[in-house]
Amino acid sequence: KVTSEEVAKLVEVNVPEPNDFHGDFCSFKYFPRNLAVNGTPLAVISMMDTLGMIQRWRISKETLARFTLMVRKGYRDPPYHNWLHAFSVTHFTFLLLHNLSLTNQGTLDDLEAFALFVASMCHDLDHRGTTNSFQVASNSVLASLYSSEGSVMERHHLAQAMCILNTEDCNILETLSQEDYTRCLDLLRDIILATDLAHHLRIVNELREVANTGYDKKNPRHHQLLLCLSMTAADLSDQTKDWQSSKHVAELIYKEFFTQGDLEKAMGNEPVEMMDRDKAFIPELQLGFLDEVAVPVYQILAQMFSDAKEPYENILTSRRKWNRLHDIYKRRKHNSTSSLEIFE
Ligand SMILES: COc1ccc(Cl)c(-c2nnc3c(C)nc4ccc(C(=O)NCC(C)C)cc4n23)c1
Ligand SMILES: [Mg+2]
Ligand SMILES: [Zn+2]
Repeated sequence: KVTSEEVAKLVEVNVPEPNDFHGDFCSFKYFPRNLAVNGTPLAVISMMDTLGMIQRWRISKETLARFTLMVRKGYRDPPYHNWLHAFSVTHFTFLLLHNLSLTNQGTLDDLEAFALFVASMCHDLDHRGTTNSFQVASNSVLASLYSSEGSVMERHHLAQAMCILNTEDCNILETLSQEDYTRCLDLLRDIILATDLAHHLRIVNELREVANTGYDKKNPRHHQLLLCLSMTAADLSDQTKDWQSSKHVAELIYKEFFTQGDLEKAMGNEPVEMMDRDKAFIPELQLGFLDEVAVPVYQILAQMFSDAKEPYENILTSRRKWNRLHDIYKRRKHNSTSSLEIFE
């Protein structure tokens, strides 16, 4: 599925410095969706090189090139859950590892950081733009495979990642010792399954506890919790960028939600309000998601790491802007035609 020409092009060119892509590439303010999509495979390789992962795990450049191209090809093209989302999540993971120096202080060990980066690339592989509950409601093949264990989509994303690692010349873990290899697969599993928001909501109180008592590098459970928190922070990171960028991404998300709602109506099912283009009041839904899910993630992160203050401050600014939109469009008093009008 990946041609040898594509691989050769990626292997031949020198690995650029992150700043060669953009002066702000290593800053929390950088919006990675602005990078041209054909530059993203090389940017992934540049980030891994900067994090020292290519040397540390003796990854062959050809294998890394083929793996990266296979992962990109493994994404479909729904409005939001596509390769650009995976790339932007991977970029935020790079920022956390690079700017908070999580590995050279022993906060995370090298293998955990490596697994976090690879999981970021793979965490939404083959997403169809529909939710776990939609899989069950529509009796999809994925539901029949995984609904008894829960986290249906996340189990599929993990299975797709394993498929790519088991493909000829794509296994970037092949140079790892048996022990590291086994542990890396376990980490990939835990981290990708942790991207189910339902999982995050189950551990958020434990996360607050660690933030209050202080992170203990000697405590393996703290390492596990930090990997989950970092993954969720990266998954939601579009909301920590400038207002126009964050608002644009919210528009993509609601386009995906409303398409699912339309599908559910066509199936004779009643969609939840968040997915019903005729009922959704987006500013109110966004304020709810920011207050109940997203803002606490970056508040906890900033409490644990003082260098993570910027994303927290940015999402608070975003929340204020959503509040203003809410007041302007109060319950669509302007009998607006579409709930997506707020994006105009
Ligand atoms: C980490 O996993 C995911 C999976 C799917 C999505 Cl779309 C997101 C995500 N990423 N950015 C957003 C924004 C800006 N708004 C959102 C509003 C609601 C929800 C949602 O799923 N509500 C259900 C309730 C059980 C929490 C998700 C939203 N979201 C994250
Ligand atoms: Mg996901
Ligand atoms: Zn995601």
